[in-house]
Amino acid sequence: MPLLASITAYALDYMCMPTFWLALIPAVLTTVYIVPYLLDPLGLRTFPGPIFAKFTSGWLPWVISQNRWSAIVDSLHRKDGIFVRLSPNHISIAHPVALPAVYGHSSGALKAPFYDAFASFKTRNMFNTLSRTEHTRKRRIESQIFSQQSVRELEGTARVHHIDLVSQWDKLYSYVKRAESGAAREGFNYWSFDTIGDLAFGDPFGMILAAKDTARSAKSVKASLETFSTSSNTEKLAFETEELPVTKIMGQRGELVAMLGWLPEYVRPIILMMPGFRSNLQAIPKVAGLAVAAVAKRMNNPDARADMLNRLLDAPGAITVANTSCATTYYLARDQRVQAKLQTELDDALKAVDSVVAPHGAIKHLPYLDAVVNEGLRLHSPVGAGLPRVVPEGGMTVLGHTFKEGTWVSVPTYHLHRDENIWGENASEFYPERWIEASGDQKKAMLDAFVPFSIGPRACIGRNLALMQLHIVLATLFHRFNVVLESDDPVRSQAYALYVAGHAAMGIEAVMLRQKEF
Ligand code: HEM
Repeated sequence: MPLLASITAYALDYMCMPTFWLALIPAVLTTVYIVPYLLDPLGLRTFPGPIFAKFTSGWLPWVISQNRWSAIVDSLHRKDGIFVRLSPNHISIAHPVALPAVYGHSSGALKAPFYDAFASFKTRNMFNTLSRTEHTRKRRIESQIFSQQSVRELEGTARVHHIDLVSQWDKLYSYVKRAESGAAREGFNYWSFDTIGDLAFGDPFGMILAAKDTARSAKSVKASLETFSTSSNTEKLAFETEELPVTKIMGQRGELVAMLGWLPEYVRPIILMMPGFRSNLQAIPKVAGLAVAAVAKRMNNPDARADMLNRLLDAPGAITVANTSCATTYYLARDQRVQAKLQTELDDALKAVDSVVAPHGAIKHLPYLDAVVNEGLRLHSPVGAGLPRVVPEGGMTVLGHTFKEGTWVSVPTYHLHRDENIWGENASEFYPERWIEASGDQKKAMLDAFVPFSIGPRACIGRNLALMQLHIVLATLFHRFNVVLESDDPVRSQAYALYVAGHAAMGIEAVMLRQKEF
């Protein structure tokens, strides 16, 4: 007994010395990082990749925090080939044949826990649920809403926001002559959010007309949800709301969750307590508050349109459509030849149409407009990063490599969309003609690698709506306006090209509007 007591006393004394704690650091690092690397339970050690990525899942979030996710993964594939290790358990596979294997209907791979970071509530939505059963149930209900037929019927609702957008651009042209910094980009955001707000909740946020990034959000999501559960059907819902800069907040939230998703669950709360992230953390419930306030407003209005889209509380739709329209406008501004060619096609198709907004029926099959939309989605896919899936029981074999159950795999859209082997030497150029000139095998190879909406059971359900919106907004605006870059300076153009490569916000503030001569 005295021996045990003296050992304990000695150990306690030793633990009080700084040398003990210093000695502990390598021991912890070895246990947490080196041992799993050496044991290599998933058999990934031979795959190339950045050294830190092989040891820690913190490397990818760090890259994302620098806003260089897609561009870095692209450059790694260019250097190391088809397979690149992005974290201890995650392999990126840059080849079109991996698409059906990873995302296809018969793949068996489920969404990775990366999507947990997108869940604002305990109940998951169609986008962030990992469960196949829950997803199939939700998707079956909602696929009806997004069918080609239903989307056609929404054109009238969406039209009013196109008119608002045009009237704002008209104002920009006549009063300001030059768009103020950011005005054109914000215009796309406001238009897209107003349209989705109207389609989803029967009420636009009113951002285009206010020319302001603003919407009402429930101040406390918890308190407002309690109001929902305690109110009778006939009672008006009332709770405190506040004005919020919603597009800014959505941007912050997107960046944060994309970064957190790659980290183990236990690390996320620690990161969120760090000073640089605390303000982003506050953004998460605010987005939920926005949806809550919009639904309450809708429920308080018994005359609201009887649509079903209010199920899509967390749809990632508005921001993606705004990004793509904005990016395509930038490319068209940069290349006046392409813009003029598009305008010739539009002028011809719309000459007998007496409407400010291009009717979808008149423009949906225009070959050059189609090619422009595709080219915008190719070069600036709003979802360009590889979406992670977990290899199911029994493993997965891609191009001769078998991955064990539990490995995370993804296919980087950004890289596939710029691969010279598929798109030719001018892969990084905005060249809509490629969609018209390619034939036979070449066209098939392009279509096999073109996945802006992903494929398989988790592919974008809003694809038809997004394509309709993109066609209408581009046809309407380019039939009415010429858009040019403020500066032809090659150094500045280069800077914008880099922005695109980094998937950062576009440098669209450099666009100014000149009204087209009719
Ligand atoms: C240019 C516009 C758009 C692009 C490029 C796009 C792209 C995508 C992609 C790549 C996915 C797969 C995400 C993943 O696997 O993690 C997705 C899913 C989804 N998108 Fe879109 N999207 C667009 C517009 C829209 C719109 C307008 C809506 C609805 C209003 C929408 C609603 C959804 C939903 C609900 C999902 C989840 C589907 C599921 O898991 O079954 N998207 N989108």
